[in-house]
Amino acid sequence: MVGTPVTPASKMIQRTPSTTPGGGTRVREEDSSNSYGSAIKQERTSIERPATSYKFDKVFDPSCSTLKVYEEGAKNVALSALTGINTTIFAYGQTSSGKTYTMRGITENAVTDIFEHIKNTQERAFVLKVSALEIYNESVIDLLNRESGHLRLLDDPERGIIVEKLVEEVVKDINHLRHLIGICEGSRLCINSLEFCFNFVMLCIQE
Ligand SMILES: Nc1ncnc2c1ncn2[C@@H]1O[C@H](COP(=O)(O)OP(=O)(O)OP(=O)(O)O)[C@@H](O)[C@H]1O
Repeated sequence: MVGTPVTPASKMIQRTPSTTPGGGTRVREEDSSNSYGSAIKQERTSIERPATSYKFDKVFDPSCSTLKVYEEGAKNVALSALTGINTTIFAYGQTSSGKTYTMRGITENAVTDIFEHIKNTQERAFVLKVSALEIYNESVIDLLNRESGHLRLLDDPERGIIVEKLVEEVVKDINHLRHLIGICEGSRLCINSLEFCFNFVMLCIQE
């Protein structure tokens, strides 16, 4: 059919929306013509999901320093451990989005502030303990004691979920803690799993 004007494909698509079980709209596209004008029918489906909105406490733009992220997003969380509240700081995001970089800065700042607080609170005694583990290929590894192999998760009636035989090292001072973090960095199996090391550094502070 050389010379026959070809109707643009976009004009030949008929969309037939219908609701899917997930709440999205399934669009059935019927292309009643290929580029030669024959009557071959093509059928394609795609899922159009409804727009979802999320609420964030804070959003930092790409030019924001790690210090600012720490000060405004993590400092209070880190320091609340000193008042007996269990806290967690972790990074989640796609590959190369800056999790490791950010967690390094947050850890360094948190460690400095925690020791500063201890120094300025002479009327209380603190015991600082650190453990670090890596979860890699569904195995739990003790980063302060690689020789212990794959550790088991147990359900302790008093403490809840615990990691059996996970080493808890009592921290003497800030340099000792930095030294321990260095050991953890060197022990990890996965070069990209540094964030696990930092994410799971547990600071146990007791009066
Ligand atoms: N705020 C930042 N300023 C400058 N460089 C950064 C910043 N954040 C990340 N980078 C750089 O971007 C690269 C990727 O960052 P990073 O390794 O922290 O990402 P990731 O999310 O931990 O990646 P993966 O998921 O692969 O472990 C690194 O080279 C890091 O130095």
